[in-house]
Amino acid sequence: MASSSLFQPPSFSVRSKHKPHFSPVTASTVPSDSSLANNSPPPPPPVLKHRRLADENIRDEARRHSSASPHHGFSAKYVPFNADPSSTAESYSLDEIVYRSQSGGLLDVQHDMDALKNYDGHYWRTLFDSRVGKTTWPYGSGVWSKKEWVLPEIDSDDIISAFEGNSNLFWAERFGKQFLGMNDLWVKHCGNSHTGSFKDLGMTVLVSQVNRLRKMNRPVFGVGCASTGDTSAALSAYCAAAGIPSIVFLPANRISIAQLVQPIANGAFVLSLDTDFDGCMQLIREVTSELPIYLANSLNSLRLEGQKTAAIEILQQFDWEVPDWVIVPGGNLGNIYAFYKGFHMCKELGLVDRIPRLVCAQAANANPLYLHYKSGWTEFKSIKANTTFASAIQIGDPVSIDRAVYALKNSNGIVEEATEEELMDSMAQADSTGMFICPHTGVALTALIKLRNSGVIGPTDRTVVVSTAHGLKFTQSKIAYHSKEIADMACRLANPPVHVKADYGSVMDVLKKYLLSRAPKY
Ligand SMILES: Cc1ncc(COP(=O)(O)O)c(C=O)c1O
Ligand SMILES: N[C@@H](CCOP(=O)(O)O)C(=O)O
Repeated sequence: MASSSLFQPPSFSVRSKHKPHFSPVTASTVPSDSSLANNSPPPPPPVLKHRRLADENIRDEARRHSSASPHHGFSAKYVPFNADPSSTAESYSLDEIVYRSQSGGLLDVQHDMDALKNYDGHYWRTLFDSRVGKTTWPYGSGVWSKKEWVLPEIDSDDIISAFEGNSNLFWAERFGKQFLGMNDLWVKHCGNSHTGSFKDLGMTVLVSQVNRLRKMNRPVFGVGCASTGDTSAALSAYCAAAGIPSIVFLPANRISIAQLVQPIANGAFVLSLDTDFDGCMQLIREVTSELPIYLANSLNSLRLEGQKTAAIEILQQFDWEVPDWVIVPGGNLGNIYAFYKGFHMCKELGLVDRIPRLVCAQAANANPLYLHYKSGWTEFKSIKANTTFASAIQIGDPVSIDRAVYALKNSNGIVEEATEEELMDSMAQADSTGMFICPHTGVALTALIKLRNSGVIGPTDRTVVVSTAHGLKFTQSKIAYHSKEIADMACRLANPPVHVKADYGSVMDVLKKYLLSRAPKY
């Protein structure tokens, strides 16, 4: 990527250490076997006020509560994805190391829905709401606050969490009003997270399960992934927190510097490979079938159990009202299915009465799903993905293609695409209204703009754009844009710094000119 002499080189700052404070909501809010037995919905969970013992940490405290409360009876297992339940007996414990079904297809985590249905929608809404904003282990996490729907059987003691999730839902007031004539537009900032992307949501689940497997003496020496930069950042951080070796395969010179430094800093074993993401993915699949390395990409359906909580969180943030549209940028295509699954579970378990329409947005330079959609879902063809500023979705052979098609067909969904100029302009436009988004969110915003301009999305439709990574990971592309250094791109919203002589007269001259051009029109 180009850099500019107009801009100062980046500098590093150190964040102060977060000190947790300890407060209510305990493991006793988890349903118990006795309340299941009489099959009547339990009363809303109590929010207990208590103090943690002076010599206890939050894990100890959770341990004390869990040994006092009986097992709740919820469970989950792997089953072949989208298989007819009556025609297959194939299933695997989550404690097995398996990524594919016997026929080579994808797997899915299937929850015991009958057990979950012993509790009504009101119960689940109240339980989830009672856990937000607390530091009780592990429910202070936006993912583990939904533990019964994620990994119900894991011991809280095995969980590796950075209290991820609970990301802000930003009301895009000015962007919506000024550019789209919309008043109910929201951006779910999943990139405001521990490692700066939505991958944390899935990785806390995967690494927690690995932690459990290692305690059970299963042969997992390390955890590996192929990555365009965000999966590797999340994997290396969670593994480092757990003391588990991580191995990452990165396509050389195809990810941002900020993303490259994350696994390096977290102590991962980083292989920079002269291939693209699809080549790295192929290699990690081969390697993990030979060596005791657990596969951390979203081919592993455990990841999606964490990622689906972002959908549940959106409903929760709207006080359990369902938005009309949710727009998600797509690459390897696990996340669009995770959103579908989260929304669908909420409907099936009575928390809401419908699901939103989903839109998957792709870069035109890496658009195999878009082409498939445009062909009327006829035979899928993988492609060679071209370079895109949305580098984390430069993927031509997505592993979760079947999951994505399923999610879109079952949500009356749409697929859109964005050219390089469109995605960069959308990103700059959003930034000019106070956001600082990544190019992938620029892809999603372009989809919104197109669907709004064609009238598919109406002015009062409640719409959520999922922002998948923090803009600070992609400063190189923003600098290139604002320096107008991108070949064949007008960069029409560029806002480069003005170099001025350091004297009073020169500074006054440029300021007066600027202020006149910005004078309010009363
Ligand atoms: C920032 C960012 N946005 C979007 C995506 C797409 O997610 P998925 O691969 O689940 O489609 C990825 C990764 O692929 C990503 O890193
Ligand atoms: N954008 C991803 C690509 C891999 O996706 P995954 O969800 O299958 O791990 C990345 O950041 O590596």
